[in-house]
Amino acid sequence: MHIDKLLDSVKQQAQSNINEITLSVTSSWEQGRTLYGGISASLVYQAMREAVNSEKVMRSLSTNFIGPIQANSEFTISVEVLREGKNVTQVVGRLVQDNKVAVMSQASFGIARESKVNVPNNLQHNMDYPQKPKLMPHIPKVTPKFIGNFNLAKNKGGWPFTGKKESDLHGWMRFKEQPNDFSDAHLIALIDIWPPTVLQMLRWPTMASTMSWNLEFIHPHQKISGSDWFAYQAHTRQAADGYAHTEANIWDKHGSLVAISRQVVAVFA
Ligand SMILES: CCCCCCCCCCCCCCCC(=O)SCCNC(=O)CCNC(=O)[C@H](O)C(C)(C)COP(=O)(O)OP(=O)(O)OC[C@H]1O[C@@H](n2cnc3c(N)ncnc32)[C@H](O)[C@@H]1OP(=O)(O)O
Repeated sequence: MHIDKLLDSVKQQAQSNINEITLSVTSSWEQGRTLYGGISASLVYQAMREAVNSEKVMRSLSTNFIGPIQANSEFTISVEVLREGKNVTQVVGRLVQDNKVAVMSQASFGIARESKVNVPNNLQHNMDYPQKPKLMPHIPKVTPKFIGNFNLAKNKGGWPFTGKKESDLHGWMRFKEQPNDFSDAHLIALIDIWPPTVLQMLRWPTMASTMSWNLEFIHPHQKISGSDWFAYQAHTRQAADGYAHTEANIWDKHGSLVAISRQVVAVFA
C-alpha cells in the first residue's frame, strides 16, 4: 500500500469535513505487533495539516506512541485546534483503535515573518551523495515489512544485531517507490525509518519501539523530488534501564538542514 493512497484518503476525508477520519493500513507497514511509527505519525500530521491555513508550516511535532496499532484493522484520527493565533496555530491529533488511544501528537504550525534575527545552520554532514548505495540487506523473518517501502544506505555504524561497539548511525534514505508530490508528511514518514541506533550493539534480534518523538522542521524547504536521498546522522546521547535517548539531524540533497529529531526508544534487551 503506497503512502500516497493513505495520505490522499486523509486529505479527502478532512476536506469533506469528516471529523473522525477512518483508515486501515495494510501489513506492508507492520513493525512487529504495531505499525511503523513514521507512517502513523505522518497520517496524524496530515489530518492536523488539513485543519490549518497552508501559509502556516509545521515547525514542531511531538508524538507519543502510546500503544500498538493493528494492521488491516480500522482506526480513527481526530484533530482539535487548541489555539489559532495570528502567527501560530497549535493542534493536537489523536489516533484511536478499538477505543484505545494509540498515538497522540501535538504540532505547532507557524507563519514565516520578517525578522531581524538570522542564524544560519553551519552544521554539514560531509557524506558523498550515494551513487552506488550499499543498501540495508533484507533478512527474512528479521527485517520488518515496513522497511521494504524505503531504501537505506549506511555510511557509518552497523546494521541491527551485529554486535558493534559504537552507537551512532549515519547514512542516506529515500522512498523506494517515489511519491508523486513530496510533502512534509512524506518527510515525517521517511525520517523515522532508521533502526534505533543502539540495536547495532546487540547480537540477537530483539524488540524495540519508539515511545516518544520530537521533530522540528527547519524552513523554508527547497523543492524536493520524490526520488531524492536525504542524509541522516543519529547520535545516542545515553542508554540505560531499557531506554535509549537519541538525536538526529536530517539534510536534503542540497546540504540544507531540514529537520532535527529526538527520540526515546524502549529497547527490550
Ligand atoms: C544485518 C541486517 C539486519 C536487519 C534487521 C532489521 C531490524 C530492524 C529493526 C527495526 C526496529 C524498528 C523500530 C522502529 C521504531 C518504530 O517505528 S516502533 C513503532 C512506533 N511505536 C509504537 O508503536 C509503540 C507503541 N507503544 C507501545 O507498544 C508501548 O507503549 C511500549 C513503548 C512498547 C511500552 O512498553 P510496555 O509498557 O512494556 O508495553 P506492553 O504492552 O506491556 O508490552 C511489552 C512487550 O511488548 C513487546 N514489544 C514491544 N514493541 C513490540 C513490537 N513492535 N512488536 C512486538 N512486540 C513488541 C516487548 O518486547 C514486551 O514483550 P514481553 O516482555 O511481554 O515479552
